[in-house]
Amino acid sequence: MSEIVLEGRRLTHSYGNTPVLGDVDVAVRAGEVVAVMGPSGSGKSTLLHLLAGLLKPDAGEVWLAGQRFDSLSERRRSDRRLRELGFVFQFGDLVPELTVGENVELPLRLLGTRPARARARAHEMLDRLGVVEHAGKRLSEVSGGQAQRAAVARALVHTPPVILADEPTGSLDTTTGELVLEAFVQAAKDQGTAVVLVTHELRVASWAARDVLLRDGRIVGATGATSGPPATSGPLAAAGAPA
Ligand SMILES: Nc1ncnc2c1ncn2[C@@H]1O[C@H](COP(=O)(O)OP(=O)(O)OP(=O)(O)O)[C@@H](O)[C@H]1O
Repeated sequence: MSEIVLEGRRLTHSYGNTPVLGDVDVAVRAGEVVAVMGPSGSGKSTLLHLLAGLLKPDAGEVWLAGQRFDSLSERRRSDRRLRELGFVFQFGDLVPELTVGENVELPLRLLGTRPARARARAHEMLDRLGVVEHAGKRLSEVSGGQAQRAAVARALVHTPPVILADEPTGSLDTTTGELVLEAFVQAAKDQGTAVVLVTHELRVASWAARDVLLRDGRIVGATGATSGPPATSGPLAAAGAPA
C-alpha cells in the first residue's frame, strides 16, 4: 500500500458556539483520489480547510507527509501549503489584478521557477484544461467556468503531492467537468498525487477510488474502491484503485 500523505485525526471544529465537525478521521494515500460527499452544510468545506491548514481544529490533528501540520506557525503552514498542496476553492480565489496565465504561473514563480519556464508550464496546464486561449485575459474578461478551470490549472501546475479541491466542477458542464476530473486522475496516476475532492454529485464522486460520507459533521459512511463504478468503464480504469 502507498504511504499516507495527508491525515486528519479526530478533527473537531466549531464556528463560535456552533459545532460543525466532530471526531472526523480521514487518511489519504499517495496516488489515491478520495471524494468527500454529504449534504449542504454537513462540513465538507470545513474539513478541507482544516486539512489544508487554513483553519485550525479545536481538537484533533492534521499530519502532512508524516509530520504534524496543524500545530505549525501560520508562516510555516503557508510555506508548506505552497510547496506541498494545491487548493481549489469553492468560490475561486484567483488574483483579479493578474491575467489568467499569470495566476497559474504564480505558485511556480513563488517557488523560484524562471519566468519563461513558469509561463510555458502554465500554458501547458491551461491547454490541458481547454482554456489556454484565455491566458492573456483578466479575470473580469472570462466566465466563471473558465476561471474555475484556471484555478484547477494553478492547483496542479507545480505538481504538489496533495490536491484539495472544493466542488471543482461546480460551475462546469459535464464535458469540461470531465476535463478537470481527468486532470486530477492523471496527476494521481502519473505523479502519485493524493486528491481530495469535495462534491455533492455522485457523477463526480464516481471518479474517485473511495468516498467518505459526512452528515452533520460526522463521518457516517465510507466506500472502498470495490463499490465504485466498474473499473473497465469508469475513470478508475485509468486511475486504478490505491495500491
Ligand atoms: N465562517 C463560518 N462562520 C460560521 N459558520 C460557518 C462558517 N462556514 C461555514 N459555517 C457553517 O458550518 C456548517 C458547515 O459548513 P461547510 O461549508 O463546511 O459545509 P459544506 O458541507 O461544505 O456545505 P456546502 O455543500 O453547502 O458547501 C454550515 O452550517 C455553515 O453554515
